[in-house]
Amino acid sequence: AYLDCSQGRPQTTTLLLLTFIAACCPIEEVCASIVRSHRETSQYRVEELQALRWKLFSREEIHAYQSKSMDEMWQHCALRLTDAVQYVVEFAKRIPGFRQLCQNDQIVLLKNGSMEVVLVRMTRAFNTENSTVFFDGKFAGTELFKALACSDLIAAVFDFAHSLCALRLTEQQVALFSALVLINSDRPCLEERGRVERVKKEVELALSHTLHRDNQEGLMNKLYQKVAILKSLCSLHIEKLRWFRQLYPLTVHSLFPPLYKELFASDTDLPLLGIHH
Ligand SMILES: N#Cc1cc2c(cc1C(F)(C(F)(F)F)C(F)(F)F)CC[C@H]1N(C(=O)[C@H]3CC[C@H](C(=O)O)CC3)CC[C@@]21S(=O)(=O)c1ccc(F)cc1
Repeated sequence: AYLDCSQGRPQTTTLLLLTFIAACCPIEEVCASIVRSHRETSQYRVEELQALRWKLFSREEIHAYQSKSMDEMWQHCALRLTDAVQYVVEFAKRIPGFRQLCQNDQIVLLKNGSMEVVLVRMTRAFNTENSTVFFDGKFAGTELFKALACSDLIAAVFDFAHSLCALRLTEQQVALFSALVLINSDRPCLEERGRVERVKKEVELALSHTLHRDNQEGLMNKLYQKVAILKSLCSLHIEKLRWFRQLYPLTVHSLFPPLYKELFASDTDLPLLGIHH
């Protein structure tokens, strides 16, 4: 009854209650802690990536990557991806409310969202002027990844990077958008969807508060459109990985990192995600 606003004018009690809720975890606090976690758990600081943006691979170095065997290049990128995902796991654990979710839901959110956050983080390491991305210490164009034999997927990854860079997000907006991508209450197999929904609402509020402060409310629905592209990129990744695994089952089985396999190449549970209460 207290929360009943059916008369249109919220009851006095409701206002008191809402004020109390806001006071106990002010939205600025939530913003600041997510932005801090993002900075602390990024592999590279955006300043570092900016400083390196014109350090390109030589023709010989590009040729060396292109001459790798397909399974060698896939294994190389799988290692890079697994490194990046481990930082995202650390980021997730520091999002207010994430660790209070049940173990199953924490794992479901990471299984479905870690790749998406890696792709968002990649855009910080992308140079739109020459379409290159930071990889192994220098900036590389799509041609460097030819040995993967999935040029359509690579092209889609680069297109996504261009489209997200076009929004010219600040590091704070990247941090809050990453948290929103991760805390998605529509993921399949969530056990306590309502609790995830509440954490998501908090993150949404933090992002819209920041966009309002930056006078960029229009970005919110543009960001939600990006979520749809992220979802299709990740399904394309899983599809390509299944195709690769048919060609090189042993490589995936014995040479891909265990965490990579659990996140992207199996439907079993994920004991290795290392989330300890
Ligand atoms: N195995 C892999 C794989 C690995 C990666 C990506 C895509 C794939 C695929 F799967 C795909 F596309 F299917 F997803 C691909 F391409 F290989 F097929 C995109 C994110 C990249 N990435 C980054 O950009 C990091 C993110 C974190 C950031 C930070 O925290 O500061 C530093 C930069 C980590 C893994 C990495 S990568 O560097 O190996 C890479 C590989 C291909 C490519 F065209 C561009 C980059």
